[in-house]
Amino acid sequence: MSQIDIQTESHPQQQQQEEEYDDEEFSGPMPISKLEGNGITPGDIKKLMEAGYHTVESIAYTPKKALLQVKGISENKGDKLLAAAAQFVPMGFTTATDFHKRRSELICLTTGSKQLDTLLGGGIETGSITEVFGEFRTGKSQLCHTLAVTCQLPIDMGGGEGKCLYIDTEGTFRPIRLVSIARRYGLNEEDALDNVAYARAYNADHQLQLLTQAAQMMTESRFSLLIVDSIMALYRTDYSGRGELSARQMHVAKYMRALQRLADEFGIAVVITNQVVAQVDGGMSFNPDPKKPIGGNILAHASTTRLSLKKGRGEQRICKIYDSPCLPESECVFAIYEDGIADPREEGDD
Ligand SMILES: Nc1ncnc2c1ncn2[C@@H]1O[C@H](COP(=O)(O)OP(=O)(O)OP(=O)(O)O)[C@@H](O)[C@H]1O
Repeated sequence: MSQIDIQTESHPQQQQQEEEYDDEEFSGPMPISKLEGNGITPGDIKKLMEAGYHTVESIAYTPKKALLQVKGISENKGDKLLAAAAQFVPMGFTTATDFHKRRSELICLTTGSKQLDTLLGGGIETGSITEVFGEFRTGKSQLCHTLAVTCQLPIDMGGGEGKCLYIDTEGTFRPIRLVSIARRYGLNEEDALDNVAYARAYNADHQLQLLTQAAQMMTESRFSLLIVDSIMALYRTDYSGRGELSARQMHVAKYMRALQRLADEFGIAVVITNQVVAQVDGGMSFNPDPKKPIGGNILAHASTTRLSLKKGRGEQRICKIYDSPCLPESECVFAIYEDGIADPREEGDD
């Protein structure tokens, strides 16, 4: 697959808009230029784009306070922008039936393991944030590498028919791993690598800036997955000590909001990995699982689904649903192989 041009889910209004844009490379969210007119000038649109707003959805989902921080956007302009965006993006109530229908059409990305997909109710959900945490070598990065390839697959093979954007904060991305995973799925290796946009983040501010670039790239071609591996690593070094905790958490909250906005706006799956620390509980009671993910309540509430990974025998790993809006707290076993994440294979299996 060299060109990706298929959309996952779209709002009803958006579907109407698609006819007008069928000459474009792909039918994704509405370009912000649609808001021009009625007092909103091309200059305003340019300023908004420079600030990272590229779609009508991005305006509709942003609080007015944030829009007013864009240089040149006055209170009056902010109101006009929000009113114009609301004409295109459904922001009101819907019935549970409609919502259920939309959710049943949600695309899930395969993890490479059928058992893990089943545990997750189909795979990694698009339109939301999935956090994967665990100790070192539990397979967090390996899962990310597998998803970077499977997200490109056709929908009937468990893919999202989109590219992957990979933000690496620890320098652990290895493109060579993608080659063997692409081979497993019969994808052209060069195309599979070309379809992964990679950036190394060097500090927490840079990690946030990269999301502005990500928004721009997502308006230009179809992405189905954004990976941040790992989410808290740079915060741990950039904000050290108790005195900086509240500034750190404010930054994390802003970052998570930006991730959720991208998930909402572009219908992509967002996968973040996270580290764990020993849980301090006074040591009085028996605690079978003494490690907890870092990032505090801000990260906990912003992640829709939280998965805990643990080591098993040999290449086997255990994934447990730690928190989910609709999945029970169950677990399954998967394994890490040369060709990515898969169900555990018997010796002698292919
Ligand atoms: N080519 C490969 N074939 C099979 N298994 C591999 C291969 N490369 C890595 N692994 C396995 O993956 C494990 C490392 O997993 P991963 O890099 O995903 O860890 P992690 O959870 O991201 O840890 P960290 O926090 O240290 O980054 C290693 O223990 C190794 O067993």
